[in-house]
Amino acid sequence: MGVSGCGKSSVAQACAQALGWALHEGDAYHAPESIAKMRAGIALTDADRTGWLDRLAALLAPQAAPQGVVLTCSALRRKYRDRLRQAQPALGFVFLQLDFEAALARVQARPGHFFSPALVADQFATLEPPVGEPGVLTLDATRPVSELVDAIVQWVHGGASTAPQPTEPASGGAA
Ligand SMILES: Nc1ncnc2c1ncn2[C@@H]1O[C@H](COP(=O)(O)OP(=O)(O)OP(=O)(O)O)[C@@H](O)[C@H]1O
Ligand SMILES: O=C(O)[C@H](O)[C@@H](O)[C@H](O)[C@H](O)CO
Repeated sequence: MGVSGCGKSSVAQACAQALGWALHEGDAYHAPESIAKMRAGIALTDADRTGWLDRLAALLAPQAAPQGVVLTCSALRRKYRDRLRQAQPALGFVFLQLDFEAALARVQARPGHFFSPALVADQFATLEPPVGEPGVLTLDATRPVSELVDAIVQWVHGGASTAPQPTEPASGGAA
């Protein structure tokens, strides 16, 4: 989880590979109207995100994910995260923390991506950092991807006290 440009796709891809878990790219589940809005520099609303979160929740449901799942999702607000937790109680969140200037620089350096750099400020205005929430690993998103992946794999395997606890063997999730 985290704002646009924090590294969700890059880190998730490497994590899924390292863990041997399935990978889902949350952006692929936005409604076409939402993608068009973001392309036009119009921020999504709670209403725009409701159906999207429902679709992501279905990917995390225990019956849909007997093995572990890595899902990229901005999950900017507490209620969005709680919607996903409802679907998978063992869900853990990796919060890739990045400041505004760095996020803007990364998004501006990505020509061809649908997400308008004009929306980075709104991402920060919407973000409710997951401070104090259980099952959250917060990482400095400026660290090299390989270091971030090592930290996440260690966390998932129980190397940190706040690691997500699977509800049953061989099930789990991370966003
Ligand atoms: N740890 C990192 N260090 C340096 N550059 C990074 C790091 N992680 C990602 N990047 C670069 O930052 C840019 C954004 O990364 P990425 O697309 O993975 O972010 P994202 O959070 O998935 O963004 P979005 O949600 O907007 O799709 C890419 O150009 C990527 O190569
Ligand atoms: O909730 C949101 O506002 C969206 O999910 C965005 O975060 C973008 O889709 C993503 O970052 C792509 O760049």
